[in-house]
This record gives sequence, C-alpha cells and structure tokens, in this order.
Amino acid sequence: MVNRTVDYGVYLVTDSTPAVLGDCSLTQVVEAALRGGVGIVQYRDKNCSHEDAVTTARELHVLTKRFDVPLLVNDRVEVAVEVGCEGVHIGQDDMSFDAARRILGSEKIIGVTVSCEEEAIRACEAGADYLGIGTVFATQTKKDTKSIIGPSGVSTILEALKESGHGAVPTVCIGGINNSNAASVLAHDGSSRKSLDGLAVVSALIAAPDPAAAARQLLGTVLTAKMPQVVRTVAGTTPLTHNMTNLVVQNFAANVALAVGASPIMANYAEEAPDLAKLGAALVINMGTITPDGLRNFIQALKAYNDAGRPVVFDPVGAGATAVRREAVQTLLAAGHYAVIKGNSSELLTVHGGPSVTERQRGVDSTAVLSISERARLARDIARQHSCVVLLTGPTDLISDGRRTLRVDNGHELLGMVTGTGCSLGTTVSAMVGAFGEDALVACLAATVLFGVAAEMAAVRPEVRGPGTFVPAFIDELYGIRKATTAGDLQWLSMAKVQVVNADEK
Ligand SMILES: Cc1ncc(COP(=O)(O)OP(=O)(O)O)c(N)n1
Ligand SMILES: Cc1nc(C(=O)O)sc1CCOP(=O)(O)O
Repeated sequence: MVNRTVDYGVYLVTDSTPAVLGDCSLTQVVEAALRGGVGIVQYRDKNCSHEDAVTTARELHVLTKRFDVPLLVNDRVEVAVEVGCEGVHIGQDDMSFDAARRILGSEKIIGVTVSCEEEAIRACEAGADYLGIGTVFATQTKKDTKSIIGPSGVSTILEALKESGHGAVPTVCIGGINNSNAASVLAHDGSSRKSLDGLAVVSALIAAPDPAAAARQLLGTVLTAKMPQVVRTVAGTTPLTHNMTNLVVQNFAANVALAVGASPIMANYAEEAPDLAKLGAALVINMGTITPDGLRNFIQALKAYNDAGRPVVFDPVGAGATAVRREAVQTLLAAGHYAVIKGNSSELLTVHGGPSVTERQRGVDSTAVLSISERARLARDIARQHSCVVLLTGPTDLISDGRRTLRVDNGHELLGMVTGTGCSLGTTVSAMVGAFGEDALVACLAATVLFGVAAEMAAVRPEVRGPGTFVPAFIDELYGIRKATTAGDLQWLSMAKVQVVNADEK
C-alpha cells in the first residue's frame, strides 16, 4: 500500500487512437488536462510496441512529474517498471494483483477494475490501492466492456465496500462519463454510504476541444460534490476548534462553530495548546487584537500544533494596517506551518510581501482593487510559497492549494455589515479542516460555500430587515444546512457557485 496522497478527483486515462485523439499530440493534450487540474494520469495504449510504449510513457512521466501528479500504466507492468513511473492499473483479465505487487514492490500504486461487489471486496482484500468501478455507461472508447452497471451499480459496490470494512479504499468510476452526466453520477443519497473519490475519463478530456477547460469543469463538479461529505463529517465527529482570537468576535465565532456542529474553545493561553492538540483540535490564530503577550502565545501554540501534526488556520486580520501588525505577520509566518491562511486582498498582499503591494488598508477593511485573475494568482502564489491552502475572501472568494484554484460566488452583502463574520469563517474553516484533513482545499471550499449559501438563505427570510435580524437568521441557516445534509437533503448544494479558474490567465 502506497503512502503518498493521491488526488483521484479527475483521473485521466489516455487514448492515442485517431477516433479519440484525432490528429492532436498526446503530450500536449495531457499537459493541457494537467493544467486544468487532473490529479492522476494513466497511460493506456492497447496496440503499440513495447518500445513505443516506453518512449511515450517516458514523455508523459516528464510532464506528470512537473505537475507532481502520479503516472500509471494500463496493463503493461513491464513498461511501468522500465519507466519507473508510479504504478499500474490492471483489469480482471490481466496479470494477477499478487504478481503485479511482487514485480512492482510495495511503494507503487496498483489500481484494479471491478464491476461487482465480489470483485471489489476481493481486490481490497488483495491490497488494491484504489478501485476503478465500471462500466458506468456504454462508451465508444471501449467496446469490449462486460457489464454496464449504471450509477446504481456503482452505489451498490460502494455500499458493499463500506459494509465490508473497506470504506477507506479510494474509488473512481469509469465509462461514458462527461461534463453533462458527472454531477448526476456523483449525486447520491447523501446520508451514510461511501462516496466516490473521483471520476476517470478518456474521451471527455482527450477528445475535448479545450482539454484544460474540460478538466476544470469536471474538477469543479467533483469538488462541489464532495462538500456534503465535509459537512457530514463535522456533524458526525464534532471537531474541537481552538480559537486564539480577538476580543470582538469570541461569542459570535463560538455560536457559529456550534451551529455547524463543531465544539469551540476560546483559549488564548498557549500552555493549553499541547493538550488541546492531543485531543485532536484544530487551531485558529486570529491577530485581530494583537498584543506582545498574544504574539508570544500564538507562536508557542503554533509550535505545539505543528509538533502534534494538527492543523492551524492563520487569519492575519488587519495585517497591513500598522508596522506592528506587518512585523507580527512576518514573525508568525516564520514560526511554523499553517494548513490554511485566510484573509482579504489587503491582508494577503501583506502576507505575500512581494513588490506588488498596491493597496492601502484602513483598519481591517479590505480596499481591494485587484481583479479576479490577480486575486487568483495571489492566492495560488501564497499557497505555493507556504505549502498551504489559501482562502482569499471578498465578494468573490478565491481558494487555492497551489495546484487547484477555485472561485466561489456565494454570499450576501449583509455578511459585510456584521462584525465577526470573516473571523467566524476562520473558525468554521478550522472545524472543517480539523475533521476533513484528507483535502484541506475541499474543507475550505465547504466552509466558504456553506457560509455564502447560509447568508443568501438568511437574507431572503421575511423577518430579516437588516444586519441585526440577519445574525440570528444566518446562524439558524447554518444549523439548518447541517441538519438537512445529515438527513440526506442536499438542496442547498444547487445554490453553490463554484468554478475552477486558470490562475495563469492574465
Ligand atoms: C481507472 C480505470 N478503471 C478501469 C479501467 C479498465 O481497465 P481494464 O479492465 O484493464 O480494461 P482496459 O483498460 O485494459 O481496456 C481503467 N483502464 N482505468
Ligand atoms: C478504459 C475504460 N475502462 C472501462 C471499464 O468499464 O472498465 S470503460 C473505459 C473507457 C472509458 O472511456 P470514456 O471515458 O471515453 O467513456
């Protein structure tokens, strides 16, 4: 079983036949799909010679390594060995799993095709690193498919995996999946069964007129579909959120944490941090009312959480407003690692610290003048700089982990008329990242969309007449979405406005 974290969200399986690839270059198409956010690539060529397969796989491996994405080879274990790529995908009629594992060793990824519950459980028992479940829909790309199982067949297999204790084995499904049916394939009853980790596609990307755009669209659908899982995990595990936060928002942030199903503790004394981290908490460092003593406590707590391997969210409130705050930001950034850095444009320009600080800051209000593309690039660059997820808040929120960058267009202007909504979003992010550590980007996305949608729902309630009546309605809506999601009602998801963006776009 391999140790590395693999993003199975959008899984590209290649096809070099003219019917699918046309007269395009395979490497150019794969590169475009990687730019669009593909998280894993499988080189699949049923016809070419061993030598040609090794040559092409080597070219693809150069590319995938540049994007830090694993490359697998379909069926041809000897090609994978020669190229030294990250693994193979084998079907039921290919080399046996045990033989492949003996040849490849324990570090390589081996995925297995399954089309029924028995095959799925057998593959997991053998030690498969992930399962490719199919065939979902009939497809022109593979004519020799055995059984078309449809989304309900996928559900049956996922249920069986969960029941048999193999719920942790990642799964993708394959066969006829494209941007028109992806959402319905991923949609499920929303209560308890295991979710798919991603979608494997051939023609939806290889034959797409713009593979990068097609990959971005698929990725957006996959990430949106994962949000209920985050909300449910928080509701089901009641994660502890440890807030070292400012004086203004403590009560509100604690109420928001309770509404989303987390357990808040507001504790500014760092000596408590090691115990809270051991209890599985996630920490929020919010420097809204910074003091010398507060700064010392932040640094000590940050180290305790880093030592315990628990996530820390940094909310550099008012970062650029004074020399004291600018220095505190640099001190805190140098003191340890953050899972998430959250702030408005002005704050994050200070965090970035580059020459492009074009904004002025009044108090803690953002006076952002950056375009959406500039903000996307800023979020992406900071995420790379600090190996973390960045949440750049504003009328349009931008979220990036350095590879995938998203925009969220949910929210309501009333959120900006109440003190503490931004800080309590930091608290919510900590709860979600604490509970759903497997993908901090998805956790941040869920928190941001949940906030935005709850605000939109609250704002149209008949009793809401302004900021004062908005606050209780907003907390009620957060609570209502949590309750609905755990009961399997995902209507709120249709309000999500999530798009994957190209952070390189000028
Ligand atoms: C991710 C993924 N799932 C299933 C398959 C199908 O593999 P297989 O059964 O070996 O069929 P062929 O690809 O060899 O036709 C796959 N390739 N990838
Ligand atoms: C490679 C492959 N395996 C399948 C299976 O069911 O095991 S279906 C398939 C082809 C999928 O191509 P497209 O995304 O273009 O439909």
